[in-house]
Amino acid sequence: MTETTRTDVSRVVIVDDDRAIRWVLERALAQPDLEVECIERADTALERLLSDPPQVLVTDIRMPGIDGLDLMSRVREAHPDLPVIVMTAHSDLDSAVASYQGGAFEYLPKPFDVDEALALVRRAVAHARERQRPVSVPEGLNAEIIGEAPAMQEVFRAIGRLSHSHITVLINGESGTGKERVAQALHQHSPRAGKPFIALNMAAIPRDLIESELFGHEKGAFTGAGAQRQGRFEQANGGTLFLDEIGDMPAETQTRLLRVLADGEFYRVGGHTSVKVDVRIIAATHQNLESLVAEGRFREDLFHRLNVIRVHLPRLAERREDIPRLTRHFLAEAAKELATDVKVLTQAAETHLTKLPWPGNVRQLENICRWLTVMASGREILIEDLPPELRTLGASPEGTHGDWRTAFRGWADHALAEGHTHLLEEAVPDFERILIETALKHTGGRKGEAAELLGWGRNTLTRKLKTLLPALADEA
Ligand SMILES: Nc1ncnc2c1ncn2[C@@H]1O[C@H](COP(=O)(O)OP(=O)(O)OP(=O)(O)O)[C@@H](O)[C@H]1O
Repeated sequence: MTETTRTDVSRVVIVDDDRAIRWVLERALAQPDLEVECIERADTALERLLSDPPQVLVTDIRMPGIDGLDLMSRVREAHPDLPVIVMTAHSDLDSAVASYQGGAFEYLPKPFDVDEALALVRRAVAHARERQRPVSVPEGLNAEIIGEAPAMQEVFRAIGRLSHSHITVLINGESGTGKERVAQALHQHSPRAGKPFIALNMAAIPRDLIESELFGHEKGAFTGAGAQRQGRFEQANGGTLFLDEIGDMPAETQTRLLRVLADGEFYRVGGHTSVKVDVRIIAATHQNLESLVAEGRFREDLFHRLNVIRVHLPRLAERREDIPRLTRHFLAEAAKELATDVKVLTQAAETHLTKLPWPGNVRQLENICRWLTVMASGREILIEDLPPELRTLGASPEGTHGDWRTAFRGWADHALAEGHTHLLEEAVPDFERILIETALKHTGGRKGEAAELLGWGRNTLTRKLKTLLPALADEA
């Protein structure tokens, strides 16, 4: 074909079994410098692509016969430099990453906007000669990340794009938005996948132990250092070190970290021989590091070292469209964990959940799903089954408290006036039941932790459950 050899016109082949998509793309790409050819079936497309490769291939994943990923790998065997844009409605991480591992140029989630599609094709044309490195397909995903919201698609795209690299990443997002999840996914889809992923939360360890946690210590380095101990840096050697809440890192540690990042080596606390390591750093914070830098609380040079690639995780309230899928996922997980049947949300309850403010983000939703799995009486979850503070939209927790002692006094007065006796027998079980239910809600149904919250031994809680809440007593 003469057109394909003309340098000013690039041929783009679109493969999709959906006529509407072909139509939309054909229109979007109707540009003087592009020539568009639409093909309905992947097997027809294969022959055509092998004999006459275009400049760019845009393909759907799910199609009858051979699918898009298959098509892509077969075409690329013959034409390894052909950039491919993979579209999919099943916009989950698996397919995104699978497409990158196959060597795709980009990933376009449906529904897309036409300008975005055009911009991608243009980039693919411009990068047609871009080098593609072969990578081995990673182990199966164990950090499934749910997210169809556009902001999450950006996150997946970043994971895909970074899957060949060892680059430092800084993840930003409120508590419970999934920062650690994303860090794990970045690790699993990196060349370091087979090596350790070590996480350390700066906010969770006492300040004076941070250095020894990170760098280890020699025997006798300080009181209590009875033996030599490896730090997280050594444990993570060859792999990834995830530093959560990096904004809470003490100033001295920041200085040391900076030196390690620059030199690739460090000394254990109390040690005199340097230890060499090869560690990829992924850092996360819910704080605004730029402001911390401006306030002099975070070293600017360290900030620039960490801030190479930035991934932002939106609040759950900014991706409400993901709430139904997340809820189903967490209900299924909770049922597995608690070895019980999976609860399902009624439409009304689902709609209600998508409208709540979710200050605790995905983690709060996950805990509620555990609570519902334990507490809801039927298989179907109604709005009435939700914990009281979630039943009314936008209700503030303060509004639901009141002064319970006053109410309780009123109850006692009233009961006595009505001639009740043995008030303790009546009140104490209710009192305990309410505390138990609330503690279980907070721990997502985990009894050991609930017992701790209540200040009971685990056996006491088991005994109390038998009499007060027999329905919950049997599970381990
Ligand atoms: N998109 C998602 N799909 C499935 N599970 C998720 C998703 N996001 C978060 N989770 C789950 O929600 C919980 C909280 O996520 P994670 O611990 O990664 O949050 P975080 O932002 O690191 O929180 P923190 O800053 O408080 O440490 C985890 O159990 C995680 O597995």
